[in-house]
This record gives sequence, C-alpha cells and structure tokens, in this order.
Amino acid sequence: MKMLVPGANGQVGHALLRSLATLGEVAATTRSGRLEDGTGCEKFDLADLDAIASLLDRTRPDVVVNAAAYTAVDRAEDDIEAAFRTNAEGPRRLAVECAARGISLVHYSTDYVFDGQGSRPYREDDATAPIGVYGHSKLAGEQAIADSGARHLILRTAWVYGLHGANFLRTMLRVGAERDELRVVADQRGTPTPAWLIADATADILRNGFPESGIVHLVADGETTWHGFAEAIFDEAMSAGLISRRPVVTAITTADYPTRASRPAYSVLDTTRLQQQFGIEPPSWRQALQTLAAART
Ligand SMILES: NC(=O)C1=CN([C@@H]2O[C@H](COP(=O)(O)OP(=O)(O)OC[C@H]3O[C@@H](n4cnc5c(N)ncnc54)[C@H](OP(=O)(O)O)[C@@H]3O)[C@@H](O)[C@H]2O)C=CC1
Ligand SMILES: Cc1cn([C@H]2C[C@H](O)[C@@H](COP(=O)(O)OP(=O)(O)O[C@H]3O[C@@H](C)C(=O)[C@@H](O)[C@H]3O)O2)c(=O)[nH]c1=O
Ligand SMILES: [Mg+2]
Repeated sequence: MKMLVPGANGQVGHALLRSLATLGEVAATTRSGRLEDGTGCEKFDLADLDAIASLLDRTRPDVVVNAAAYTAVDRAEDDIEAAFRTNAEGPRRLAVECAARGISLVHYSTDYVFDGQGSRPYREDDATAPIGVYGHSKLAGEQAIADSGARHLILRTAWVYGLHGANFLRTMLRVGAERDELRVVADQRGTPTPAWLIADATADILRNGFPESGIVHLVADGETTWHGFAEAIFDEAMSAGLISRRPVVTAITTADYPTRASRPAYSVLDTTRLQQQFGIEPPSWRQALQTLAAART
C-alpha cells in the first residue's frame, strides 16, 4: 500500500510517518518541501487548490492520510479566509480529486465542531454547532469530504499534544520553567490525546483494509480540564526527572483568561464506535501521558 501524508511536519503528521511505515510505502509532503530533519520531500500547500490533482498524479497513492490543517484557534478568528481555505476548500478539492482516482482519504477533525453545551460524551452523530472560526472551518471540511464521493474516514480527535510541535504540554513546560505560578482554566473539559496514539490507531485501522466511510471519534479515555492536564504534566515531568522545580498551577475560569476565540466548555468525545468497529481500546489520558514522559527519560 502506498500512502501520502500531507502535513508531515505537524504533530500528527510527524507521528504518522513512523506508525504508517509498518504498512507500506509512505510519501510525505510539507509546505517547505523539507521534513524537520532536513530530508527533502514533496512540496505541497493544501490551500493551493490547483496543485492537488498534479500532486496525486505524481505520487499515485492508494490512500491519502491528511494531517495538514490550519490549527491556530485564536488566529483563525481574524484570518477566516485562510482557515477555510486550508481546512475546508483544500480538503474538499483533495477529496474530489481522490474520488476521481479511486484513492481513499483519511482526514482528522476536532472536538471543536461541538458547542460544548452537552453533559455526556459526544457521539459521532450528535449535532454539531461550532462556536469559533476554526471549528466552523473544520466542520465545513468534514461535510465537503462526506459529500465528495471519496471513500473516506474522518477521525475526530482533541487536545493533541506530544514532544514534537506546538502544543499545550510544551507550552506548559516552557512557561513553567520561566515562572513560579501559572494560571490555567479549570472550566473547560476534554481529553488530552497524544499524537502517537492517533497515529498508531490510524495505522491499526488501515492494517485491516480501508473501512466503511464515516466519522469515528479517536481520543484517549477519560476527561479532565486544562488545569487538570497542566497539573498532571508537572507531576509527570517531576517524577520523570525532566524538571527540578514545580510551578504552582492556579485554577481560574475562562472569564479570567480572555482569548480571541471562544472554546467549548465540554468537548469529551465518546469512543464506543472506535472500540466496537475497530477493537481499539484507548488508554486513559493519564496513562498515555506517562508513556510520553517515560519515552523522554
Ligand atoms: N492540535 C490539536 O489539538 C488538534 C488537532 N486536530 C486535527 O488534527 C490534525 C493534525 O493536527 P496537528 O498535527 O495537531 O496540527 P499541527 O499544527 O501540529 O500541524 C499542522 C500541519 O499542517 C501544516 N499546514 C498548515 N497549513 C497548511 C497548508 N495550507 N498546506 C499544507 N500544510 C499546511 C503545518 O505546516 P507548517 O509546519 O508549514 O506550518 C503543520 O505542519 C488537524 O486536522 C487538526 O485540525 C484535532 C483536534 C485537536
Ligand atoms: C497557555 C495557557 C492557556 N490557557 C488556556 C487557554 C485555552 O482555554 C486552553 C488551552 O489552550 P491552547 O491554546 O493550547 O488550546 P487550543 O489551541 O484551543 O487547543 C485546541 O487546538 C485545536 C487545534 C483543537 O482542535 C482542540 O482540540 C484543542 O486542542 O488553556 C490557560 O488557561 N493558561 C495558560 O497559561
Ligand atoms: Mg505549524
């Protein structure tokens, strides 16, 4: 099987290069034409709609695993056109061109397609109602792919972190090294999910052949708040010996931490479909975090 991975320098893309390698040949694309280790790869910008068909004709994959996205949640509020181009129009054209060539498409979406007013984990067919531009653009991407006629799998994930790339864990470790106290919101609930878990689950799914088209939620098990996640990050970093001083992490409310974009108050995703359809039982978010701290030591 030949796989093409746009967005290979992102958190998920980077992890996918390793996880998918066990399944066959993997070709990466990035906007710069280079991977982070300096190796050359295909140069491709998902917002350049007319470049999509020629990329597919040049590389001829069986499956595209699209990890490229506009993920700057606050910036998207003032950069609506760019967010929609990368998260909706690019995926739309990608899916249409995949359909025309019999190529299957794996794509990632987000818990931010929900408004966060729910009180039990969201299922795949629960009503979506994004409250920010990023969520709107990702939902438009989902819908365009579903309408494209391409064989597709949309994996909705959340709160992605890892040792690679820009994410909350790395922000906490950086800021925690500079300050004695951090203030973190304790009224937004969700599930931190490491990039390796998303990549491994994607490979596990594809190993058994491309599934029936649809949406599947893919997150670690359990739930916490950003404040709970921050506390756990410092606990793990202390016991793994990554840091020698633990900052105080003060719980605050969303109102105490104004941001450009609104974020859902509750965006836990139900993974029953992942477990029943694919036999994948995700580890608890806390266990998954421990794995990462261990890998670093
Ligand atoms: N991060 C998170 O918390 C979550 C992410 N997701 C989804 O998971 C997927 C992967 O996200 P993640 O790995 O975390 O994201 P990252 O921000 O780590 O990586 C995204 C990658 O996409 C690339 N990219 C951005 N714009 C374009 C473009 N126009 N053309 C080509 N490449 C582009 C970036 O390239 P460059 O390095 O050049 O900027 C970057 O390497 C996305 O679909 C995202 O929406 C879902 C839920 C949570
Ligand atoms: C850095 C920091 C953030 N926060 C808050 C802001 C926000 O509500 C929350 C998380 O901040 P972030 O900027 O990391 O979160 P954000 O960029 O909204 O993360 C989201 O990214 C997109 C791509 C997704 O798809 C989502 O699943 C989610 O992971 O923590 C604090 O309270 N204190 C702090 O010191
Ligand atoms: Mg980036």
